[in-house]
Amino acid sequence: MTAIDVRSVRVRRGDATVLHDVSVQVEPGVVCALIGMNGSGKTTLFDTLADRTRPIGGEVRILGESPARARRRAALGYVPQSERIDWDFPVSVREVVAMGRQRGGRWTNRISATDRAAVDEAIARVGLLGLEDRQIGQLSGGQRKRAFVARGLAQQAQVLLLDEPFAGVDLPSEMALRQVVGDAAASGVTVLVSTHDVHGLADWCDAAVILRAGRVVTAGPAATAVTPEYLAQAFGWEGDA
Ligand SMILES: Nc1ncnc2c1ncn2[C@@H]1O[C@H](COP(=O)(O)OP(=O)(O)OP(=O)(O)O)[C@@H](O)[C@H]1O
Repeated sequence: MTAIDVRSVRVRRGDATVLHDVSVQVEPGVVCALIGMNGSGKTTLFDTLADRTRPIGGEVRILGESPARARRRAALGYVPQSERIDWDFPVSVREVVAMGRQRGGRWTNRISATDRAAVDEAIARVGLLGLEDRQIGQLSGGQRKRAFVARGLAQQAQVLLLDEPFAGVDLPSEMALRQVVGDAAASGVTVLVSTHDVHGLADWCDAAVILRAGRVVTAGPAATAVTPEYLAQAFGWEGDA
């Protein structure tokens, strides 16, 4: 079954249509890059997949289900862009990651031994051991991203959506995140990652979707989709990825 199946989707924001007839298919266990300039519609596509925005046309299926159902059963983990997160919120790293164990929208301070083990394992996998009790805002940009990725891991989501996880992060965090993404995919998790950084993309992505002004320029295996010609169409310059 296709993990992410978007067919002819149209989405409006305010008065404007910002996704036009977008179709994207991602198979299970695949790491797919979502590439495009600012304003090309990447976040809107994530919001649509995560049931935060309803399309006005077309169809979206996550593992064969509606986004609402996938969200209810926690099949989908979403790491938003840093700008959308309130870093002053008084929660620790451990509490952020433990949110991944929430089910059905209910929040409880009671956490089972299984939950605790999943939280500890996720924190270890992203390399944040020793920082569990830090307030989330007192981490570096890369560590913050890792904490939110750990939330998705603790959730044991089958589909992970990462919006610009590498933006503004240092090299160790970027490498740690790539490793985590690769490991997750190897265990069958499907990962959709938006990025501006197209250099060396084929080293860590299996597939890519390139958006321009709310339309798909190309989609397919990274080796055939990430070409200088398509990048030139998307960004208006000759890429050399
Ligand atoms: N709430 C809103 N009301 C009206 N227009 C919006 C709204 N949110 C986004 N847009 C518009 O929708 C388009 C797509 O925005 P979106 O945030 O999805 O792009 P993006 O590719 O994620 O960009 P970035 O890389 O800057 O995050 C843009 O033209 C943006 O101005």
